[in-house]
Amino acid sequence: MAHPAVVSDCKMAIEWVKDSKGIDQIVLRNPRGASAKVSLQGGQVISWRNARGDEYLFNSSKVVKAPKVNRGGIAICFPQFSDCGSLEQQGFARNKLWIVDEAPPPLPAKSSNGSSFIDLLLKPSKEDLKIWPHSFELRLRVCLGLNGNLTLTSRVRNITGKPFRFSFAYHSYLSVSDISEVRIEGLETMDYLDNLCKKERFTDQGDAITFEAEFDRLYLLPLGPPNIVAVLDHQRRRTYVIRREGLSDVVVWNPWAKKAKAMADMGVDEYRRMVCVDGAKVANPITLKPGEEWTGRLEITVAPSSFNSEGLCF
Ligand SMILES: O=P(O)(O)OC[C@H]1O[C@@H](O)[C@H](O)[C@@H](O)[C@@H]1O
Repeated sequence: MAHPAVVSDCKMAIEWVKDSKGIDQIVLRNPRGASAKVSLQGGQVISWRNARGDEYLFNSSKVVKAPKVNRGGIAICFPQFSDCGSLEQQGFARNKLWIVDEAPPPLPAKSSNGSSFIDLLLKPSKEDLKIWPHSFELRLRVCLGLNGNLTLTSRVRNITGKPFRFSFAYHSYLSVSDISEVRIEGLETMDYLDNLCKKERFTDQGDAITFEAEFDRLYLLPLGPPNIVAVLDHQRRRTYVIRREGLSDVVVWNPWAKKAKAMADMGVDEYRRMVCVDGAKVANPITLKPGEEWTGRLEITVAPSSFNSEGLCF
């Protein structure tokens, strides 16, 4: 069933389904057979597949009870990132039920051109306002492009009479063949805060990031082009190319064996099949005056692993 809020190319299909907990999910498809699935629970992108049906996002096999969302996909962290504040871990947005945005304010054409997309909206409930007393509108457009690329555009608007401050992240669990086979390029020589060393600041000296132990860093990047990070998975012949706008930080995380074992929602050895690379705005949170709006955009494309990331001009 097509929803009135969805404007899509006639060759592209949009389908509504329900998950095992009865929560609505929206499946976006492009004419070549790629798909993306978005849940109203948390506004979370829970699946993103190419035309052959290969899944690009990791999802844990351990299912958790609503309103908590399953570990995996791409979750929206708002208004707090991780444990950097007094709110619940990663903020409350990812554990709330969103609605479809029937009439979103217009976005530039590049946010939807030739694509299939859905607009979601989160407004604070009375309970949310008790723990975070700021009225906001958080809009999310999830867009599946003709080439199968996935673009997430978030907008936060201050609709109170006072300024407020928030952090934001797209907590993105990418599916990989084996974490030991993964290389991340585009963060060389950048400064980072190491969450495993009390958020101490270091400068990356290495060539590219590889993994052989727990990894939890917040990379601080200058805002502005090229804003590209590449995640290379040689074994699976796949390169994720991540582009960001308005998101100056990149979080790279893998819990490794010991921490993963202590997580109730992570299957045995599943840490090997994921890496989180989050486009984020955390180190310098955003302050919005009354009536102001902030936009953060994340685009992920997937290229064959023979792809030479040098061509990306980091
Ligand atoms: O378990 P969550 O809330 O999904 O977060 C997992 C991890 O997410 C990462 O982005 C953080 O840097 C980590 O510190 C955190 O542990």
